[in-house]
Amino acid sequence: MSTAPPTVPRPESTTLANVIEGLDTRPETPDFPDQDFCERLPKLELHAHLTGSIRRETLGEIWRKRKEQEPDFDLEDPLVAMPPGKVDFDLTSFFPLFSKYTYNLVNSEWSVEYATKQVLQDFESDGVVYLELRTIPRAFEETGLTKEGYVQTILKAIKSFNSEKMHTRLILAIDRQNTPPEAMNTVELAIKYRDEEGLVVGVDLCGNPAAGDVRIFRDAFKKAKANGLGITLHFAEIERQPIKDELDILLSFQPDRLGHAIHTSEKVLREIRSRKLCIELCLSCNVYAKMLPCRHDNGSFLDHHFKYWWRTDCPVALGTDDIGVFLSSLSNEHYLASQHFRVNKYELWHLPFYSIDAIFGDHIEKERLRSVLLAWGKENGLDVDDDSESVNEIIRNEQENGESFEEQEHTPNTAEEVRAAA
Ligand SMILES: CNc1ncnc2c1ncn2[C@@H]1O[C@H](COP(=O)(O)O)[C@@H](O)[C@H]1O
Repeated sequence: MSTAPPTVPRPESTTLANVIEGLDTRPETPDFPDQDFCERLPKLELHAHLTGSIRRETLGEIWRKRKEQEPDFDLEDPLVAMPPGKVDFDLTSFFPLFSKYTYNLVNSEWSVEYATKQVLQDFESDGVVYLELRTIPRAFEETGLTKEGYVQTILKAIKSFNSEKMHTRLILAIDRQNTPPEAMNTVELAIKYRDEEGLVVGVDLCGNPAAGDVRIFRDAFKKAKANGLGITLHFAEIERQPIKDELDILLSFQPDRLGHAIHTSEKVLREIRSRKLCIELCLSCNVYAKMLPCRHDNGSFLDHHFKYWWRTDCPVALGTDDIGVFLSSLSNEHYLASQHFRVNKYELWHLPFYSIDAIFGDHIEKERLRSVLLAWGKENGLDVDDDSESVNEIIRNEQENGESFEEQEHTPNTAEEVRAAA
């Protein structure tokens, strides 16, 4: 069982390319988590889209119920639109799944509430202790559900779920294809329901990254900031953003967190690091939707920029994005990170612990999460304490205290080292 903080030296590189270049050769030892460890680890889910998190079976149940009530209802069976096990939806096939399919099915008070409860249940069963679910408020003319009614329905489901283990908050998202008044309306709804219930905590910008001109949302985000809402933005999801200075403009909205952050420049990386912004990373989504630049592994997990961010001072929040589409739970995302990037047990525990300050929930919630994670870490034999150093700072401190890799007892692990030792 791991008790020591990380001792293997890691590059202090400032460039994404540098880090991706060098593949890790850390040995397989009991310090590395198995799936059970990842399931039991208390996790924070900060990047999950509500309707993208609905199980295909649940969509099937809603579809069958609709069919019973309206035999002429001609929407395709969900298991045809999204065959079991299929995860390779790229960005061109991914967004129409929602506009052409999900929104024709999950469009009434009943279906929104039913689906939300299933989503909450699944996250709780996966060991999530804090969930920030995000959704674009949507009006459905065919059922008379208004945007405000949609938000109220989700809040009702969250309140009735009322889990002791998992606390849930809501982020209202602006779609990149919204108009400025629509965006402003979303921010106003967020302010109203933050004030009334305290359950809405922030705003997001999401939707097809190839569409829209983000400059039109300046006022909406200004208002969100002025009213103390948390701001998270989908950021640099594609290489060629629709307008030239999109990333600089998005950073001028003063976000607290960024989602994905894939196709950045050196200048933008430096800016994000100097602000120590929290980066929400979704490994399976980025791989299956083919969003990564291909370096070593043809755009597969080893090419993921997790490798860069988790060694910086920026908190990294692993997220599922759309578990209904990419079929990877949050515990599986932690397992994948540990498997592909040799993240040991202590370091994996440290990811949610170090992200606590980046949640949009209040101080009481942060304190609760700190005690949950500290207690769990101790119970599981990890050498944890209540500081909030980044992994980068831990390494720096170890080096300053003379605990460098060279001074540690080093077990030979490469074939060359084994030969040299013999
Ligand atoms: C690569 N991942 C992503 N990038 C950008 N936007 C995404 C997304 N995944 C989901 N959405 C946005 O969230 C909506 C579904 O959830 P809600 O109906 O709002 O709950 C999608 O329509 C899309 O606009």
